[in-house]
Amino acid sequence: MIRVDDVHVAFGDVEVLDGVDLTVEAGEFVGLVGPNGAGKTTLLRTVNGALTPGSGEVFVGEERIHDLSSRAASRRVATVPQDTSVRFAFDVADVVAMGRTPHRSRFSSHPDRGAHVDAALERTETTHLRDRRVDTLSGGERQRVFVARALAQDAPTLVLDEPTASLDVNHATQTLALVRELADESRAVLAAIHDLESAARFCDRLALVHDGRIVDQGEPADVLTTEALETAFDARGVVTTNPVTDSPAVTTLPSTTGGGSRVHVLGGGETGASVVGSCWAAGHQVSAGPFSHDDAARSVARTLEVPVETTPPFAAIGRATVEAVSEQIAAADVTVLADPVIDPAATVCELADDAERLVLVESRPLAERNYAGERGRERYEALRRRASVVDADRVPAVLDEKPDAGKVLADD
Ligand SMILES: Nc1ncnc2c1ncn2[C@@H]1O[C@H](COP(=O)(O)OP(=O)(O)OP(=O)(O)O)[C@@H](O)[C@H]1O
Repeated sequence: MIRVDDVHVAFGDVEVLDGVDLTVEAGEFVGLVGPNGAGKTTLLRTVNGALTPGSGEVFVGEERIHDLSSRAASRRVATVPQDTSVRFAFDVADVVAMGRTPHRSRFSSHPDRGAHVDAALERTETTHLRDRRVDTLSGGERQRVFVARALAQDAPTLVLDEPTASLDVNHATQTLALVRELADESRAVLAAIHDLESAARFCDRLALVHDGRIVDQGEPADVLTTEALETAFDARGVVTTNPVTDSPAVTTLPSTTGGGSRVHVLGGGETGASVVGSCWAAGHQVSAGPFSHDDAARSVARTLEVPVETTPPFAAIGRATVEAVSEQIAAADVTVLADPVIDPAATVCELADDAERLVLVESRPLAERNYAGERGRERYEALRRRASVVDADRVPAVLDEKPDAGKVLADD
């Protein structure tokens, strides 16, 4: 078990940890996430005893880590450092055997290359590297060897600083799955992990570090939010749920110089969903609907926390919904009618009629559309004459242009 109580660490005048409290129970895998320079490495180095805090205490099990000799501390905490570069020419098996040093008699001069070392090599899939010189390995191979060394150390507490930073996608997953197993075998595990999705998938809890403080901690889905991306990482993005792992999926977007228009998206389905998503990603202020409950566009709008009007299944669009959408359209700079699949003479067309500036997206030929007789056709074509007709992927750019500059008439 690790317990960090009100820890402060400063380098010179600069306070790098500012009152950190954190507990990791035996059997628990806690991920430290946060932007560069937040203080994650400093916290891990305080937990393993390498750094002494200016104030506050760190307990590992029942003991204060800073009261222990380095040998005794190493029997309790094994570390996988961030920097695994080596300036020595040992064989891999010798490096892993160094993990046994705190358990060896002081008088033994031979490295212990016994069962612990073999098991550690096997679990980290590095047995085939055992006779290679460690300074000839790739960064990823070396990182796995350092995990093996920590494993050979057989300590009840494990501290890892970016254990997957150099690993390919397969080895990163295998390594985190192994760390998860080590926690399940009753170790207390604390790891700094930059890959937020992996951290969320494998850790029991996340602690979000920002400016030397733990600003949030808890279950991954509660800590990883769109708001956390913004406040801690200064990143634009969205957190959804990965349908395969059922854990948070994080999409971050580059900051944008465009955007800023107010846009209402009418017409749902895949096209509406893509227009809602791309306008949002481009930095426009989006509202959307009316969409039915099971519409893909509604689901995207809700994920992005975009205001969306919803109609109940198999029901006509109610009066209150029409009024709400009319208000959104009146407030919008541009209304996008995305691939209307419903009868264009109906309410959606009437709503589009009121738009000051209208953009139409048509992903299917007009001939395949369902018109409500001749009147419907006329009505839709009247809308079309005053609209810009563009491909779905051009909509965000057209919104940045002056009215009419993006007018591209379809050729059908
Ligand atoms: N020995 C040191 N002397 C002076 N400043 C230091 C020292 N070690 C770390 N710092 C500073 O402390 C702050 C926290 O560093 P730390 O390495 O703990 O951050 P981190 O969250 O692990 O970052 P990263 O994600 O980039 O690895 C940084 O501003 C860093 O420059």
